[in-house]
Amino acid sequence: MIVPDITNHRHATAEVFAQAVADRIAKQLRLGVEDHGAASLAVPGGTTPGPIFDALAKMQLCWARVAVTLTDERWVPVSDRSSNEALVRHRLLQGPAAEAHMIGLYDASPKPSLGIPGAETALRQLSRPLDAVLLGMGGDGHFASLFPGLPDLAEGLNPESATICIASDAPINGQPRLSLSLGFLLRSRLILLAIRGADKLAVIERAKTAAASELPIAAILRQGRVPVEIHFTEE
Ligand SMILES: O=C1O[C@H](COP(=O)(O)O)[C@@H](O)[C@H](O)[C@H]1O
Repeated sequence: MIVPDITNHRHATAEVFAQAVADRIAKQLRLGVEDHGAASLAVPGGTTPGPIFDALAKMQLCWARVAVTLTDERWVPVSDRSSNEALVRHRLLQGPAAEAHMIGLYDASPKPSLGIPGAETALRQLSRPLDAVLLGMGGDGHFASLFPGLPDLAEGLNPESATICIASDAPINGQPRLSLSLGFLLRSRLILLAIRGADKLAVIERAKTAAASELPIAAILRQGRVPVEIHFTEE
């Protein structure tokens, strides 16, 4: 069995955590532009990434050669405060990073399953593999919008699947969702898992032995293809 390359990075404060993750992403993007002339990044929504985006947006790099997409989207208009794309546009695509190219997942389709063709067409603009994937994690072990109990969770967590997007037309945690699949996320050079709070660290520990159907993050910890950096702060 391939032992996954997982490194743990504990940070003393929320500020140090945000800066460290932003620095790591910036390093990866610079490498991508230097090596391939372009770089691509997938980022989450939720409550964790905002300060990371604030720090990353200030960094000097060739943002015009960087494409930013989402690991998942709540199926609401970008004008909605719960939109992940809105979070990225308001907190990351600012300052120097305003030059980056945003590839959103949401379109005007009435439900996410009907939005899959448009999202997959948009995602083809990305330079592949992704240079960096930033993931958050919910207290239930979900990442992106791959939640326990999701009808298509097995397909979404199948690393061999060619499926790119997984839709949940039924609301999960408040909204219908569109998520990138594990198979798509593993076509990347680095995964950064950014988690805050001791409760989430306990979920990571449980996920080392739990089934991915119970704690989807287990699928990230068990894959052996992409290096994973777990960045953690208690705050
Ligand atoms: O709903 C979502 O939740 C996860 C985790 O969010 P956090 O607030 O606990 O960091 C997030 O990664 C995902 O993108 C988002 O849609």
